[in-house]
Formats: sequence, structure tokens, C-alpha cells
Amino acid sequence: MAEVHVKICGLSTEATLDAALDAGADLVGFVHFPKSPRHVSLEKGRGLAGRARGRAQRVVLLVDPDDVLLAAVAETLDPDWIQLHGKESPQRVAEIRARTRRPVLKAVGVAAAADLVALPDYAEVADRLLLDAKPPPGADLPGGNGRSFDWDILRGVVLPAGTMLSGGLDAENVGTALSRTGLAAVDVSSGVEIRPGEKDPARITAFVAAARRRA
Ligand SMILES: O=C(O)c1ccccc1NCC(=O)[C@H](O)[C@H](O)COP(=O)(O)O
Repeated sequence: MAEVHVKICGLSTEATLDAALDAGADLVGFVHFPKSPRHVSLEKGRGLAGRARGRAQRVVLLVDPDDVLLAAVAETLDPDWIQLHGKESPQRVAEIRARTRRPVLKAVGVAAAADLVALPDYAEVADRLLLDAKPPPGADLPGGNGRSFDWDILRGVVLPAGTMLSGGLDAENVGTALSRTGLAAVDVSSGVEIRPGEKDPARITAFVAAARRRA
């Protein structure tokens, strides 16, 4: 059985980035979205992304970025992936991928089976999909809310290889989530934090170990 791919998202300090790298995370995510408690400036992101180079795939997380920001992010952080967590259309995803010449991880919000209808169009243009719990109405953040969706919605659904499961995961439930969905890649933010924006090295280590154990 292929090893589970683990992404730790919303890293904003050298110490917690090092914890994720030492734990063996495959991808590390840096949020550039000022409303987020995990937001990092482009300069801070440059330092973190540089620190992780060669040790994990570096993902910069953007929400409905314009072309000016995209150019600045590509130049400053030189990310391995761009994660799009906003309302980007499939056409915009294709544009961003072409413009930045970086692989794109497109987040799709899931609350009900109807939300899966959009997946084939995004799968056509994005390099990977990330299935996250749809934010509650009026939420400040499009992601990073520590909420999960009903994983049984995915039962019997054929998903592209590499599709990541996200939303409300932690060391306690990630094994069950992997077993129930059959996916082989997970992403976490809140579930490895002491409080919003403050990652806990011990929880990061525990999450990676639990994901690798599966259920
Ligand atoms: O993490 C954030 O603060 C964030 C802000 C704006 C857009 C997306 C954001 N996070 C995206 C992620 O990839 C999270 O890891 C994902 O939504 C899961 O979050 P959580 O449920 O807290 O584990």
C-alpha cells in the first residue's frame, strides 16, 4: 500500500516548520491571506520556503489571487505548488497554472454530494485536488476552520490520483478518515494547533505518525 502523503498547512515559524520537516511531512504550506491567523508576508514566506527547500514540497496558499500577487509570489517564494483556496473557476486555475508555470493544488469545498459535481472540470486543469469542508455561511476564512465534512459522501466516487483529504483532521481521526475514504493524501492545519495560528510541534509529529499508520 502506497505511503500516505502528508501536508502540514499554515506554518509560520521556523521552529514549527522544522518540526514538520523533521516529522517527515511531504508538503508544507504557507498561507498568504491577511485575514488568516496563519498569514505570512512574502518576505517571511521567502525565508520559510527557502528553509524547506529540498526537504519537502513547498506550497503557497492563496485566495483568488490577482496577476500582480501571483508574479510576486512566484518571484519571492519560488514555491513548488500554488494552492488556490478561493472561488477560482476552472478557467482561472488554468490561467494561473500557465502564467506561473507552477503546479496547482485546487481546493474544492465539500458539504454535500452535489459539491462533487465540480470535480471533473477542476481535475482537467489542476494538478491535484484538495477536498476541504465547505466554510460555514459568513465564515471569515475559506479554509482552516477545523471543520470536517461527511467522508461517506466520497463512498463510491472515483477521484483523481493524489486527491488530498482536508478539513477537521487530527491525529485521532486521520486513520479513520483514510480508511473510510480510501484516499492516500491528507492535509491539516487546526488539528495540529494549540490555538488558531499557533502550531504545536508535538501535535505535528503525532499527526504525521498517525497518518502513516492509517487506521
Ligand atoms: O489555514 C488558513 O488559515 C486558511 C485561510 C484561508 C484559506 C485557506 C486556509 N487554509 C487552507 C488549508 O489548506 C487548510 O489546511 C485546510 O483548510 C484544512 O484546515 P483545518 O480544517 O484547519 O485542518
